[in-house]
Amino acid sequence: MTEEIVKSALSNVTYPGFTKDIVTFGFVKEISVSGSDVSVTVDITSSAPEVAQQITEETTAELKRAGAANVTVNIAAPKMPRESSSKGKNIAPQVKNFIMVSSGKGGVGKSTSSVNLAIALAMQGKKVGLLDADIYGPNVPRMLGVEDMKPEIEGNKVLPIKAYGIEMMSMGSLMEEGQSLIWRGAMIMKAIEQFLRDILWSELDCLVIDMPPGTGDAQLTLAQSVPVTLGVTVTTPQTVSLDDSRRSLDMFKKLHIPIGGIVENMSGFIAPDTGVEYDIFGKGTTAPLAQEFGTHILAEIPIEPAVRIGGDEGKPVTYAKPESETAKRYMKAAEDIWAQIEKINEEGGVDNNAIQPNTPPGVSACSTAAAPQQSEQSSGESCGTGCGCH
Ligand SMILES: Nc1ncnc2c1ncn2[C@@H]1O[C@H](COP(=O)(O)OP(=O)(O)OP(=O)(O)O)[C@@H](O)[C@H]1O
Repeated sequence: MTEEIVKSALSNVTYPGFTKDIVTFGFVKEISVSGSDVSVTVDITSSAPEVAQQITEETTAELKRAGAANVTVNIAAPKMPRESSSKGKNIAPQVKNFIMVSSGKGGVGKSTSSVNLAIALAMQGKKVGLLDADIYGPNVPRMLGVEDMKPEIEGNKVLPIKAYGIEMMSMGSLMEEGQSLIWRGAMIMKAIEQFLRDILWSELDCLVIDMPPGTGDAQLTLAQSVPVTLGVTVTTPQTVSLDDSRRSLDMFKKLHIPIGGIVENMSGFIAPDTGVEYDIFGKGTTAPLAQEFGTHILAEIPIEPAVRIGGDEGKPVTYAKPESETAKRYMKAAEDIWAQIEKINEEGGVDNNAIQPNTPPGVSACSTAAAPQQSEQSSGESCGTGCGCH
């Protein structure tokens, strides 16, 4: 046996849930060969015992097939994520943590960031779901290369689609391509609830939720339906974008959602030929905004053609080009996000009780409640909306 033979045998061991092998991922840390005895150390990112077991079994089998007599596999794995300690209403109890990714306006790279953060978290060993709640422009299926895939139905529930080690569901996967939907507020609220209740998500460490741009019914419904562990805002560096992002951060505050930080996207441009970084929309302009809300910048993501190409071709940059600057920055942001989630759960978790609607079940809140009409009240007539406030 030689180190080369060992490496070649290990390159047949696929990392569970992914298509790449443990050598390509860089997980093989030590190889020692003594005659026909082989010992290897594999440093994995998952804390799940079944992942360690599968890698041990496949590594042993491949090395024996290559001629090793005795095989020792040492697995180094992170500790298990702690249980969520969040309280309040949760209509998707099999999900431990929820990460709401929002932006003040469209086109700033919210879906790109949601996809890459979800994949980065999965590459770091978490069981991750990605909900594309951007019902107006559901781009996530294309970004994951599964735009032609229709989900399987089980009973009256829908199975999420699997790609790049994560589970995903999107309105784009449920309707015909190119179709547009015209949504009323009540329909948006129903859709968000169904995404959480009627999709057969596995037991997930976290669900990353790509929200529609802005602050509206979808955000409020999500926050009332599940305890959102962390909010992430995506912005571009221009002042006009920052103004909108302030609203997004203010929404987190109003909904009692801990602010995890800001992704400053399209922050400078890295020329693909020279690697030189140029300032296009500005760069580093987000820091004062972060400070204002007591948070920090999770990542400055440059404009990189590989990001756009990755999105269009369904090969997210974090997975397809892990050596790129953008991939490294998303990986670092994911580590930061996870450290914050662990800390939040250590300190008692989040609670969405304070933001529950105060109208009786089945009755929608009424915008005229603040100014009830005297005549209606005295005559006992309602405003006709069935709101319960009059
Ligand atoms: N850092 C980047 N470098 C190059 N292209 C990028 C970058 N970030 C995003 N893009 C591209 O910009 C376009 C818009 O990004 P994306 O769809 O993620 O924005 P969004 O905020 O989710 O938009 P919307 O909410 O309107 O759907 C996509 O084509 C995407 O590939």
